[in-house]
Amino acid sequence: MTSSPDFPPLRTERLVLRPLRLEDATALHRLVNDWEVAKNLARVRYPYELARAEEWIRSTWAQIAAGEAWHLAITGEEGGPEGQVERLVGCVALTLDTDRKGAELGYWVGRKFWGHGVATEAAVALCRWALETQGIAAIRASALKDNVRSAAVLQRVGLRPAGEAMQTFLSRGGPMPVLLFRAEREALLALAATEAPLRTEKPVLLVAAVALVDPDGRVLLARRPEGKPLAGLWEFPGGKVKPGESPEAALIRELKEELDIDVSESCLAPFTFASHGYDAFHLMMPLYLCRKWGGMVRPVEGQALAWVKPRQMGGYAMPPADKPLVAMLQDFL
Ligand SMILES: Nc1nc2c([nH]c(=O)n2[C@@H]2O[C@H](COP(=O)(O)OP(=O)(O)OP(=O)(O)O)[C@@H](O)[C@H]2O)c(=O)[nH]1
Repeated sequence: MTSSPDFPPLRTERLVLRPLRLEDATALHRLVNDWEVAKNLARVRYPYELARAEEWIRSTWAQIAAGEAWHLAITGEEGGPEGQVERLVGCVALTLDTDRKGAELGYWVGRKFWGHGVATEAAVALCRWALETQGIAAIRASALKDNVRSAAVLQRVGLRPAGEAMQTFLSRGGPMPVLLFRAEREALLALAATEAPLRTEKPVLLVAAVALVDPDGRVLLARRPEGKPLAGLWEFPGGKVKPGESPEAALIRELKEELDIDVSESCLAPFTFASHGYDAFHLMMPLYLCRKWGGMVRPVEGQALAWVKPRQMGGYAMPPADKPLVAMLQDFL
């Protein structure tokens, strides 16, 4: 092949993974011809000559075109006097086994880019792409026994220790002890699925709520009025914390507005909290306990109110976020 293959670049938060180009040879040579990098690589000779870089880049094109291996440049953008410029940071690779069922992961990152999670970010992206498009059943990798940094990367990617072996290292001129790592397709996909929701950009909504407890140990529930989301459900009095407001101040304000009672901060005891993902936002709701307030509770906004024994709360339909809170109140009160 005489030119770089047609492979749509894989984009991550900070990086672009794309086929290598002949123009990368100089930067690649500079980054790999560094003993601290080369000593950890099984298939790189040291010293590493510039001519080898070009030859190797061409060989990666043929492998991509044949669907046998994907050696991709890890690139990032750096601000310079002429605006953003692309920088070669390292390489990441997946090589299919001859039966095409499994694949071996490899990578290296230039020394000056260490310590920023580049290898993990790149390896996760390439593995996910391969699992989704190549139908491979397992991914494996190895790391020199004393390469703690690489072992940590592989574990973050989701590979698990799978024994030890001896492997020939061209850079060292002989066999070296390595740790083996491996993960099945299902385990890696399950990991990808649990991580996806964590990375969605849902806003976190801070709501302060309170369990007002009367002398008989009953807790006040208020019914969400018609027209509001989750209308008709019973909930703990409270509301959204406004920007610049403390949760306690928000609660004192809401209790005055909704129930016409006066509460002082010292009577609000932190009890527990709800952390719940709704479709449109993630609710973070501290729940306070309060046994002392001034004035008589009355439904200022026309909402239905009920004083309920914790054991009977099961009979009141409440928002999903409140379920664990009810269980904790039942234990505590
Ligand atoms: N107050 C309160 N809100 C709860 C509880 N459980 C729960 O999921 N929430 C959710 O937290 C959010 C509170 O918002 P809200 O609409 O009551 O707040 P607010 O009184 O400031 O409303 P507003 O915007 O109409 O003035 C709602 O999405 C509500 O569904 C609860 O026990 N008490």
